[in-house]
Amino acid sequence: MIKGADTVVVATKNAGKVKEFAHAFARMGWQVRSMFDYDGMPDIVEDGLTFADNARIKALEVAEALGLPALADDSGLEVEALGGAPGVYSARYAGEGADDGRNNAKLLAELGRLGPLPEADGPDGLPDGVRALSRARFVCALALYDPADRSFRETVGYADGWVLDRPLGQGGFGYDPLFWVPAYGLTMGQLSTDEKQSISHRGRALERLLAELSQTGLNARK
Ligand SMILES: O=P(O)(O)OP(=O)(O)OP(=O)(O)OC[C@H]1O[C@@H](n2cnc3c(O)ncnc32)[C@H](O)[C@@H]1O
Ligand SMILES: [Mg+2]
Repeated sequence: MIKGADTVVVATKNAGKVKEFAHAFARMGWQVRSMFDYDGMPDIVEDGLTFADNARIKALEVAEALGLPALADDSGLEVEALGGAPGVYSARYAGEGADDGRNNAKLLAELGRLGPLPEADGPDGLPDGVRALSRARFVCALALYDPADRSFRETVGYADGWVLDRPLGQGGFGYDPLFWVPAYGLTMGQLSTDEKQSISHRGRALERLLAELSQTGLNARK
């Protein structure tokens, strides 16, 4: 993030995100540290109304606790047939402390009530017997906060796809096995980390952030 620096602090406790950021920054020779690597991290209440609000909350609290710039990611799945749910509640869709399995089960239950889309309205190329339940998109808001000059840098990335009626693949995390990516004809759970990065909401938001930083450097905008 900073010229000459080789460590990026990511304000997250999600091991799946840490893996993806570590993979992305390794290309530049940068190491990633997360909230797992420090003692005394704040207990963050993500009570923002938008992904961007929550990303700013996480970046600010961790950066201030450490006295270092911190990058935060707030992300989630917006499902068309559910009016944009689970959205900012994606991590706790099935209740506070819910794991990926319970959140995925809840998503299938909610969409199951509506039934599958007519085949003609879904994406092409689904495996035999698999049906799409709704269009959906992943959203990722990134916020990088530098406590030295109290500046925020922010970007957003999106990935469009479909929710399927069953999980396929074991890769990634969260809702990945249920999320069909038309460009690959596979779910995000079936993609390698590199492939996911190339089309994911997180990969796109990060690409934008890095492009901006390479133009202006970290401290250019206040
Ligand atoms: O807040 P931190 O500590 O970063 O970790 P978190 O898991 O709570 O992260 P969020 O608050 O941003 O909630 C995002 C949820 O949205 C889902 N999600 C986000 N990005 C995803 C991805 O790339 N693939 C699958 N699911 C994703 C997943 O369920 C996450 O738990
Ligand atoms: Mg969270």
